[in-house]
Amino acid sequence: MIKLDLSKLEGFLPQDYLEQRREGLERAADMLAHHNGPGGDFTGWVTLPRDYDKGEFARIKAAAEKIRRQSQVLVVIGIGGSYLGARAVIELLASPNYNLKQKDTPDIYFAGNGLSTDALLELIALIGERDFSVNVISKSGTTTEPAVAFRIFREMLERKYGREGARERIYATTDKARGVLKGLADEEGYEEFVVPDDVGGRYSVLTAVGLLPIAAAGLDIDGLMAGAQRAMETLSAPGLDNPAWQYAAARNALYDGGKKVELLACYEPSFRFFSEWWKQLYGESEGKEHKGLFPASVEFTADLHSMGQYIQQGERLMFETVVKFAPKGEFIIPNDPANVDGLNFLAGKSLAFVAEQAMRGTILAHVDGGVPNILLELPAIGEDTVGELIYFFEYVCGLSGYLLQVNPFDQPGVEAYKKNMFALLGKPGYEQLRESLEQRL
Ligand SMILES: O=P(O)(O)OC[C@H]1O[C@](O)(CO)[C@@H](O)[C@@H]1O
Repeated sequence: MIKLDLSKLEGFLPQDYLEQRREGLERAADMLAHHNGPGGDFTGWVTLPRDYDKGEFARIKAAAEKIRRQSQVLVVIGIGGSYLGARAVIELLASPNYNLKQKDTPDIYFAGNGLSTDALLELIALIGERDFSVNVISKSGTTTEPAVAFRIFREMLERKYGREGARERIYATTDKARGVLKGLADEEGYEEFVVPDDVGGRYSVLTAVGLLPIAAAGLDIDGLMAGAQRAMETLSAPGLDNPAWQYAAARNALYDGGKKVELLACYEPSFRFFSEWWKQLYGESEGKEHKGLFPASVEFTADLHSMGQYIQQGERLMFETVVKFAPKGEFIIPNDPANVDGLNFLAGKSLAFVAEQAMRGTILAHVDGGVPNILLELPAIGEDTVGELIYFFEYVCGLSGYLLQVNPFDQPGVEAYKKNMFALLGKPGYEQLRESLEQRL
């Protein structure tokens, strides 16, 4: 289980900050449990690790198996919550170098998460002549970036395999009833997976949205769900000793005390995309009504040699949440009889020991510099641990949004850029807006 260490908040928060938030936390947990708070229609994720659709889960495994049989490459098309969870888990569990490894599972490339021509052309070249399948993921089915990418890759598949053959290689994950993608999938007869109505994009990694690509990468999705279920059972128990309550209260109190940025730090390079997933989760959930912690991330120790300066001595507007995993293996630093580099004081010690001291030293340095620190300690990276961490962050996010008195399950602010983009692209219905925007540009 995740071990939460709040000892390095001492001196930064009033003694009774947790007690002060007891009622708010009770209300928040109650709203999550009964799905009756703001955005309650989108809290299906709360019990998802137990109540997920077992029939679809079996179909996900079968589809992953078929993808592995048929294709050397899987192109996963999606953006935001329809992309980040799968990438986060694949990189964390199977490595950011997954595609470079010798394996009997397909290379996995992510597309439709931007509008870069260069990236698209590079991806097409990387696929080359290899057999590929596509998993297009969009809850709304109308998001521009994945829709454009899907048009391109669908056309490529149809050219290569014919319309029938393409049908055998396209997997559509979308709403069960609505949207353009749903219509297209029905019409073409693609295999379909559902983003449940009551699960928003950024909370959807443990649905087919994340699970199909994760399973295609050969990872154990049963283990992932088991870890999440364990977290669900532990965190649903109300009380101030609940680590999710404690973490949510601490970040809320730090925010109220003037810390406006939460910096998620980890010593594992494979955690990079997990941080990206976390940033969307918290950014879209809390950042509204001119409120909310700004979620940022750093990779240590690398970023101690770039962002470390700012963290130590820049504006005092942040606190850190450090995620620490136990190492999976061991590496012992060798002895050098000549000791030319003067490093023999480390000989015989493990690299993990060095990393541990770097972390301990950094936490104290940052605390001394005015950056409160929260430590989350986890066992070695594995499906079970990652499932647990996903659920932990989701649950804390729900509690935090309610403590902040916002709806943690909507994202109205994202529409502003979309409207402008549609107008500038000449989408029918946006003529007037287009005129006024063009005048300002
Ligand atoms: O799955 P969809 O509907 O394409 O949405 C993708 C992403 O776009 C947003 O709706 C807005 O950026 C996110 O919340 C979501 O994760």
